Amino acid sequence: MTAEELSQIIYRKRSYLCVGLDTDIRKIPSHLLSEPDPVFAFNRAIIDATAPYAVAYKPNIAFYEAMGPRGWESLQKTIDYIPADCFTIADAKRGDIGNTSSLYARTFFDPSAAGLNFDSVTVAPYMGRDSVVPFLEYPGKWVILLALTSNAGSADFQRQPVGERELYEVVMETAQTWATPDQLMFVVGATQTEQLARIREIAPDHFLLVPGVGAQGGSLADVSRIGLNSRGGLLVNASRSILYASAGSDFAERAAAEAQALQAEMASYL
Ligand SMILES: O=c1ccn([C@@H]2O[C@H](COP(=O)(O)O)[C@@H](O)[C@H]2O)c(=O)[nH]1
Repeated sequence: MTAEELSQIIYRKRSYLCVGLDTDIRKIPSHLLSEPDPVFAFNRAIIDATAPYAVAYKPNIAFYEAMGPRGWESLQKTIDYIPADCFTIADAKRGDIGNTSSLYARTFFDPSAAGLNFDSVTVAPYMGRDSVVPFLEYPGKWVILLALTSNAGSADFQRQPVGERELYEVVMETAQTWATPDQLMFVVGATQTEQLARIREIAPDHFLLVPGVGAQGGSLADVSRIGLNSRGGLLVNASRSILYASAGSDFAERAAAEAQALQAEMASYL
């Protein structure tokens, strides 16, 4: 999906909501456990319920890998089920020497390899340019680079001074010499709104993937006020607050209500 297409979808749906598919078999409603593939049955119901309000879906790969081959099968079925007008993110946080990164890129971007055809993958920048470039070699696919993450531990390295700047600033500036804003997004936590104005100075045109509203307590109002740009430029993720809004048979209705509330608030900022 191109940046232009993503932007059009954002304005058409009046939403920049990304639904995080962090599907934990231990948390899904018990009546689904008798399904042949409970994780896919849950995801299908969540996607059906939230698709009117969402522009993106983000399966976190850890939740599928933890289930072994069954999890991979659920992931394949889920990614194939997501509507074509939604952007897809493999939240895998990969990155290794170039030779190995090229296999990670094949895994998520080449459907003839592992059966997956994601639009984007999250990548850790720590190993530098040659660990990221293999992901950029797929036309139409995106790298979403970790910049300033939502967790407390982001202070340990990302906020450390490097000369006049902080490490996350160096990451964002340097990565822009590797790729255009049509191939590269940055992860910025919704809990990091104090740094968001600075982030928008460094990367005014890039899309930002912003996890951390909902269960982590980030403010959608603050993120939107500072982070929106002329093409939308935000994908705000919520996972647990939508997926597990109810543990009962009304889980899909409650998920839809949570997603709709976020979308309505987003529409008021666009
Ligand atoms: O900085 C980051 C980067 C990634 N995440 C991921 O986003 C979701 C958030 O889930 P919630 O349930 O909405 O808190 C999850 O997959 C994280 O691994 C993040 O939270 N922060």
